[in-house]
Amino acid sequence: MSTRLVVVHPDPDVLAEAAAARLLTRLLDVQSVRRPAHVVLTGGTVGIQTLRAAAASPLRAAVDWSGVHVWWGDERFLPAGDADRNETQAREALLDDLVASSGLREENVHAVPARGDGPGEAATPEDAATSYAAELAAHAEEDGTPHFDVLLLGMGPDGHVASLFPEHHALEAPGYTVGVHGSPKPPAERVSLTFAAIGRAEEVWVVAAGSEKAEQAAAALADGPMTEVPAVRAVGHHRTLWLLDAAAASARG
Ligand SMILES: O=C(O)[C@H](O)[C@@H](O)[C@H](O)[C@H](O)COP(=O)(O)O
Repeated sequence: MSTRLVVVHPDPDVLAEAAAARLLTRLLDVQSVRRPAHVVLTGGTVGIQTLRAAAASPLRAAVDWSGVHVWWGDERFLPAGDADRNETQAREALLDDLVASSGLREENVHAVPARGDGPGEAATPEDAATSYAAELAAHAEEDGTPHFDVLLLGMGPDGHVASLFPEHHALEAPGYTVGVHGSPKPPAERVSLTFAAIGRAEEVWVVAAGSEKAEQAAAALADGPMTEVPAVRAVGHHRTLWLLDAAAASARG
């Protein structure tokens, strides 16, 4: 039985700091009982701000980064190194420093293949999704995905999480990854974990800030229709956390 908690912080900066501290502590807790730990990152404003806060936290030195694997819940299907890729922004915010000075292993940073024709790249979002699914399976402890200890998700003002948008065919995609076209949030082409993959995470954390998220956060927490507010399907199999700032929580009954 999955439990759900909602935690409200006063503003986006405190939210990001609190999410970062919670993330680092979660990794410490996991590493007390199990190795390796698998964390799934998100793109978006708060998602990246959380990584920057983790980079600046004294707590980061307590994590054994050599035993951490990093994944992404979604990726914008762009050339390698593009500033808009979630991977690029996560590397700049935290990962490159962890690799350089804290023992995170480059081979344990599992980026979604970039658009291109070079080694490890893909010509289409579907090809990238297929390759990413194979990478997940190669590190699976059970049934096709690693044991995701914590999976972070931002939420858009339309209630999307990862690259799973309202009324989009990807909402019901089979398997664990999906190529996305026609994203209403640029860029149009993306790669995403499916809700089947997201639901395999032990803990799912939805991190959202801003009044523009309030209506859909309230709708998701009221268990609204998934086609209209996909975030309602962002559920971990053990625990789901909604980490909000006061503005994003302002429409809750
Ligand atoms: O690739 C992306 O854009 C993200 O993965 C996306 O799911 C993001 O987390 C939300 O759109 C929230 O983004 P903001 O926090 O910037 O509103």
